[in-house]
This record gives sequence, C-alpha cells and structure tokens, in this order.
Amino acid sequence: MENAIEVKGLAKYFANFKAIEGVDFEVKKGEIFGFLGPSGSGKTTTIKILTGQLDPTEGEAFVFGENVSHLKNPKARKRFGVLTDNSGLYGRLTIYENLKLYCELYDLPLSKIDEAIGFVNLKEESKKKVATLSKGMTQRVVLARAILHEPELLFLDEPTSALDPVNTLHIYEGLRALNKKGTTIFLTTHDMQEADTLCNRVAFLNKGKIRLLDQPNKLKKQYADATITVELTNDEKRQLRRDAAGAEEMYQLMKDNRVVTVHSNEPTLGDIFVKVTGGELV
Ligand SMILES: Nc1ncnc2c1ncn2[C@@H]1O[C@H](COP(=O)(O)OP(=O)(O)OP(=O)(O)O)[C@@H](O)[C@H]1O
Repeated sequence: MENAIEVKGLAKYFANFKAIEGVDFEVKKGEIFGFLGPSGSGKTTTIKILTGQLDPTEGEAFVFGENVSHLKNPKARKRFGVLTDNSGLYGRLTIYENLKLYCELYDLPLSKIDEAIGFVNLKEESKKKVATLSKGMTQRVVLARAILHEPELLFLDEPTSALDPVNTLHIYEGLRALNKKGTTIFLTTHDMQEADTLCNRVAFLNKGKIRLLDQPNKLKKQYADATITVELTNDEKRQLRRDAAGAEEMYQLMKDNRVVTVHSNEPTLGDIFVKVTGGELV
C-alpha cells in the first residue's frame, strides 16, 4: 500500500530544547493514524512540520511522496486539510460566509458548504457570526473548513478537545464516513479512548520520541495480563489464570452455576501508555 506520510529521523529544536527527536513513522493511504501523547510531547510540532508551517531541524518528511519543504506552495497544500487551534476564521463573518470564502479560494461549488455544515452539526447556527460562537462550535467550524474540499489527507490536532459528548460522537461518525470515502486521517490526541475508537494504528509519543507504534488491538493483546475476572453469585470476584488449572476451576464454577459475569483483563491504551512511558497522560 502506498504511503500518505513518511517521516525519517525527524527532529525539531527550539534553541537547545528538543521538542521532537529521532521520529520515524509511516502512514498508509486510507488509514486513520493516531499520534498520541500528553501535553508538550511534540504532537503539534510534528503536525506543523508535516503541513509546511515549521521547518525541521533534522530529518525529512514526505506527504504523498513530496518533501514537506515544498508545501509552502499553496497548490501543493490543496490535497490536504488541517485542523489546528489557530483558527484563521473571520469573527465578523457568519459561519456560512467564512466557508463561502474558502469555497471561492478552492474553486468549489457552494453546495459543499451545506454538506460541511451538516457534517459538523451546525445547520441551525450557520447564520451566526463566528465571534459569537462557543469554543466547541468554533472548533466545529474549523473542522468544516478543513473538510470542505474533501481532502485526500486530513490533519486533525485534538479535534474533539472542546466538544461535548454528543457532538464528539457526531464528529466520530463523520470522520469514519470521510475515511470510508478515501480520506487518510492523521489525528493527534491525548484522549486514549478516542484513539482506540477511531484509529487503525497509534504511535505513543512521549518527551518528543515515539515509544510504541502498532494497532490498538495488537497492543492490548500484547499487554494483557494472563488472567480473567469471574464474578460469582455471592458477589465474590475471582481472578483465574488462562491455563489448565484456571480452566478446571472455571469448569467447576460453571457446573455449580455460580458464574454471573466473565471479563478479560484487557488493558486500555491509557494503561499501556503509562506502563511503557512511566509517564502520566496529562
Ligand atoms: N515556538 C516554540 N518555541 C519554543 N518552544 C516551543 C515552541 N513550540 C513548541 N515548543 C515546545 O515544544 C514542546 C512540544 O510542544 P507541542 O506544542 O508540539 O506539544 P503538544 O504535544 O502538541 O502539546 P499540547 O497537547 O499541549 O498541544 C513543548 O515543550 C513546547 O513548549
């Protein structure tokens, strides 16, 4: 499968401070790839390099085979969409008018505006001025703008950080639909649940370095402990090992009709992150 993104030995120093160092990864076309890490781990710095907003100190990065140093050319940026916190919206214009400006810039039919506004669940607010919107609404307008031209690759920096649970789920649904239509998604988040729900593969970033990279399910299997928890009719919770002795005990408990529930002790991505990095996810 062709790669949408390739990163080799990437580093960014701010004076003597190493924001990221020795970062290597690839994102395949069609993937939703999660770049996960706590505040200050280097997620935004990486997105800024990948979208041509910052030059790396060392290493190389390619988007659709093109060195990102060429992305200063606006035409080259047409193939991707970006959602970061620097919104670039016009406060005195309405949501609709802001999106119309972008339609004109990208030479898109105005019908795309309604699609994008529906995507982010803002139909009723479309005539409101952006300056009057809440943080979560503004975040959704920025997302609408990022997907307006149905980019082949979408960079999302913490896309749901200001959203309520209902709109978060709405955005997840929309992102999955967009991905099904062919958009590759590079997503940064510190929300491990979000990453687990959306991503095909995740990279754990801590203090500027990638510590682990794989599919969420593989990681959970790899780090699962060898026990299951059985809840019994007398409210007792018993830990059974996944071996012959555990199977024997389970057989007996089931035969005696004492089993209420059985749970595998699978770790969350958050548990694995803390285990691997020794750090907290804040
Ligand atoms: N322009 C800059 N000058 C100096 N230091 C910077 C600059 N930009 C980022 N840094 C530092 O680099 C580190 C990584 O920052 P970055 O914004 O990439 O983190 P992040 O993982 O996106 O964090 P958050 O989740 O809080 O957005 C931080 O310690 C930050 O203070």
